[in-house]
Amino acid sequence: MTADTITAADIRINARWLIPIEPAGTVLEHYAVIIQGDRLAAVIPQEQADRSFRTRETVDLPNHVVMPGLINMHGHAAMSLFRGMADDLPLMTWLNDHIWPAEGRFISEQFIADGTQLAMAEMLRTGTTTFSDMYFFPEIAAQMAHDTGIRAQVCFPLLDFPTPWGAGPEEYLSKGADFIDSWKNDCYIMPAIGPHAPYTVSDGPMIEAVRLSEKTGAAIQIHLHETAFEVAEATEKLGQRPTARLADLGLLRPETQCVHMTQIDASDISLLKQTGAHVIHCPESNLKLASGLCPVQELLDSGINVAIGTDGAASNNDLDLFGELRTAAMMAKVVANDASALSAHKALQMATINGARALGRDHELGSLAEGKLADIIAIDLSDPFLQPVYDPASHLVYSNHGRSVSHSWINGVPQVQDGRLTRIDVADLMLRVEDWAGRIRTKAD
Ligand SMILES: CSC[C@H]1O[C@@H](n2cnc3c(O)ncnc32)[C@H](O)[C@@H]1O
Ligand SMILES: [Zn+2]
Repeated sequence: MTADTITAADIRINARWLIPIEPAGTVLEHYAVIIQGDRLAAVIPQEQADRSFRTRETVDLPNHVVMPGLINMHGHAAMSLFRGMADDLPLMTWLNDHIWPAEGRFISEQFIADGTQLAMAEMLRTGTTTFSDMYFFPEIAAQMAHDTGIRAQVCFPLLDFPTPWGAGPEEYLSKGADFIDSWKNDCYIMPAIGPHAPYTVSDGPMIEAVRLSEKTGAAIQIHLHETAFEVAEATEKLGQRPTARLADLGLLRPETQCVHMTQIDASDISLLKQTGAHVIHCPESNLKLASGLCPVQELLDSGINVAIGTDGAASNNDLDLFGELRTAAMMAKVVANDASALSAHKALQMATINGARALGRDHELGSLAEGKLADIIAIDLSDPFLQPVYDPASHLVYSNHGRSVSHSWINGVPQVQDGRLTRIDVADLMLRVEDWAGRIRTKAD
């Protein structure tokens, strides 16, 4: 009998349950996750870890599920400062009469810094370790995410009209190209291109967005088929459904993420399939704005990658991706008229490996396996509202909400410990949030 070689590593996490996401549907018990630097050195049974690793820190999680960090694939982070400001309205009234005027009045570099930090605090506390952002002053959002150590795809905005970040498409594209260049090698930030929607971006800038994506490899994220009005208006004015127009412009590609995708028919599904574009499902925003329903199970059955996002806190009104999964799973069953649609494990895949796939990063994110990046969360199941436990995956989707998240690590760095944020000064943040709320309430800037 030969003695095992003992390897030194940084952190050992002992998990009661471990859901690695891949292989699909797996729940492991009494496993250990070993972190060395920013990567996973091993995911092995605890007895094997005893024989093989010595770590400088051990975290015992005897009532917890450990899984990969969640990936929130669509949002407008700084809109957290507009949470609850304009409710119970349909999309175009909400945008035209409330949100766009407020953005015109309040958006500044400081608004983006404070609003993005508020969003990051909420997302970290509820299990998100990677988020996608599409908003103004992306260089500020990127800096905030980088400084906190949270992974983010940051899409620079592209629209036909002026906003606080630019005078029009030419300026957005030129600042956007510089933005991509500045952040393309960062270990936390994935700079990307954010043409807002088919109804706010004309053909010329859409084509330029595609050229920039081809040149840099940056992803494109766009709101698409959000409402019946959008599809009907485009069909009437342009004689084409929005998906068909974007396909003709070359914008639907494996680097493209189509957000919302309600009101879709067989021709839309076929274009998504042919082009390899991804769908980002935002069920709560779609419900709250009464935008429509995305046929998630049909898309998955067609082989299309579907990830999940919350959208901004002004149309949701929270950034809790576990809550979003619950809504997604419930809604998918009604839409498919099939209670087996979007099972708990499939929903968890949507918030992890499918998000990683949409980012083109599934080789290093979205599941727990040796060599992948150490983006990990733990959920404490010891609360009475999560007892008894027959199937931890069921609890994560159907009974849990994000506040049961007790720990998270991103790149091997602790971000949440025993439910507390380690890298955001919440008390100081709350003072700045209250200051913004005062100004927004009185509409004085
Ligand atoms: C180009 S910056 C982002 C822009 O999008 C607005 N927005 C927020 N939520 C939605 C949504 O659900 N559909 C369309 N546009 C949305 C946001 O207020 C910014 O102006
Ligand atoms: Zn959105």
